[in-house]
Amino acid sequence: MRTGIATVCLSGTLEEKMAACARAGFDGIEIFEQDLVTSAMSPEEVRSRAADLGLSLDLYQPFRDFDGVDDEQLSANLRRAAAKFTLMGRLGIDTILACSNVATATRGEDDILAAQLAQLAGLAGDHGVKVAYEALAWGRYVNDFEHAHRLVQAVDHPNLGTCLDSFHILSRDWDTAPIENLEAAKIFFVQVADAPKLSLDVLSLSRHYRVFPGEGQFNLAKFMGHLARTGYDGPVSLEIFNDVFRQSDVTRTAVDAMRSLVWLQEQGAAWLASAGETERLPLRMATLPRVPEPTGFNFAEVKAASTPAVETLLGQLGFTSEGRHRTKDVQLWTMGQARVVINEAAPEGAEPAISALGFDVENPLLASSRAQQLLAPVVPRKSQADEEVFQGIAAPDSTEIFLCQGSADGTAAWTSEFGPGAAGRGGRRPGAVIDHVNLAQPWQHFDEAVLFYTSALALEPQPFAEVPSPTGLVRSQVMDTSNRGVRLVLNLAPLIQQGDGVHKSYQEHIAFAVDDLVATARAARKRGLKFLDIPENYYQDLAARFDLEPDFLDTLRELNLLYDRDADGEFLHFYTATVGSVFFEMVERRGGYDGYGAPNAPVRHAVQYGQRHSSP
Ligand SMILES: O=C(O)c1ccc(O)c(O)c1
Ligand SMILES: [Mg+2]
Repeated sequence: MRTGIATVCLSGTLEEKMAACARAGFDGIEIFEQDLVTSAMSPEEVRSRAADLGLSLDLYQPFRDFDGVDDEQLSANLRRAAAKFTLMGRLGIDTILACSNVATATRGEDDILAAQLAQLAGLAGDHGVKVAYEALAWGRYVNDFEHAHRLVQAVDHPNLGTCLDSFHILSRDWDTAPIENLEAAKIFFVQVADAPKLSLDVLSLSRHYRVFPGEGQFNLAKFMGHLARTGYDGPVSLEIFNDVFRQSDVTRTAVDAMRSLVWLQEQGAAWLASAGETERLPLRMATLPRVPEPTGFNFAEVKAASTPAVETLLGQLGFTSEGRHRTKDVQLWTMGQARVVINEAAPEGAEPAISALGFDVENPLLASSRAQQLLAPVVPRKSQADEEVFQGIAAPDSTEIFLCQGSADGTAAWTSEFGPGAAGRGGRRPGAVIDHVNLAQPWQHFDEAVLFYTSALALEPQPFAEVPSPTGLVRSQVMDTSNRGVRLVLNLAPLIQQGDGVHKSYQEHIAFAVDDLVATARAARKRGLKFLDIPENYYQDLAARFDLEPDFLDTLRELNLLYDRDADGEFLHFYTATVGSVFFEMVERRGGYDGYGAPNAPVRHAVQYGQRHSSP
């Protein structure tokens, strides 16, 4: 499949955008008019720059508000078109995108629209270029792809075809199956975009919230399947208008973009296979090594220059020190099946932070190969000849993800590299497991992280939530596996105003599940654990919301426990104080409770905020 991207997706100058697209491996690009108009490069320079970079210039866009106008406006529009067709000759671009009129159209009859488009096609023919007519979802008279295609067929001119853009179809919840009825030879160009489900008018959604495929909620696998079935084999190009991408690092965004097209091809091919398609279709969508979802967390790692504070917290929670690694500056702590590695190889002064996660997978080498084909950066980890070699990749927030060999009994072979007694520990003995890990995502990388964990690690994004905090709503995105062996919660790291400056408050946590939270909390308190102090108002509210036994409520209050209940079960949990940017959570899931105590998140945020602001 020929991959493409519109320059409007990226930040920076046209030169920077072109270089980033080439580096990320795109076949071609769409030149967005604004990028050319504001560029210091002449059209000829753009053309030769693209040739040097090995990028084809596949589309010039957009040409606006041509159709459905009165006669006077039509001549002006044709004059404007002629100028653009001449420019395309200088750029060496053979196709221009004309979007359906959103502003100046006064005449919506199909025969008038077709007659005007016929004139445009004739003029394009004279210049040796083609016009791809696109129905914008908010077009005045033409706003659906089938209508645009009917007009193109009515005109029946070799220089007029349509441009399909997944956004304009899926943002309106239309079925994509009728795409199969389109004539492939009349599809001149295809744009793909994803978007979250927001109740917003389509224009605002389109201009600000489009995201790369896999980062939103559109069914693009199905779109690609139907598209492939038409016989289309031209470029599939990303056209993402997004306020965040347009101010983030261009190189990085281009890689995120390319990852989305690698993933999209696999999804499209998988959709076709599941729909029973056996024919080899012209749109050749590349596949990837298929890997099953991870079965669980193998370990979590906290890195710090000075580790006593973390050791103290773990000890108070009931973890046992399993000694130090034979050759590395790391310690292993376990509680039941939960393993926490404390990595001391941190730069001087580095505060404790979550640095790595290990996922149990069926085949680490295959999983790593898949991740690398999805452009995940590899992280090297030194190991001696007789030590387990970890396959590591870097997540967008630079958390290191290690793909570990899972085992049926929950043990990990690498633990034998630690002090005596560690081997065999941390197996499936009663005690604890890592329930979930909550990672704060920098605002520029949130969508990228969703795609990364979806595509490279087979986690499923759940609908995102917004949690009230003292500094605004915190976007919270659960990503998990179907058996809930791995649960990751991505939170948008809030920006905190402190004094004159704004800085990011990074608080991330590892949560462990135990069978008896009350007993765990009592034992931890005996060992001197400082709990996150929950205000009395919270317990009054709990009593109002749930009809709890007074004794049980007293126990919750006494131990600073939080509580939630839904139709499936109950949830008890507590938090430790924060060291560096890390804190820990202990949870008990009763019955089929599958959530994370979301109603309690605001009180946690508020108490942590209060602590930050009262500490010197
Ligand atoms: O929002 C727009 O104006 C616009 C322009 C060009 C496109 O291809 C498109 O899908 C939208
Ligand atoms: Mg478009």
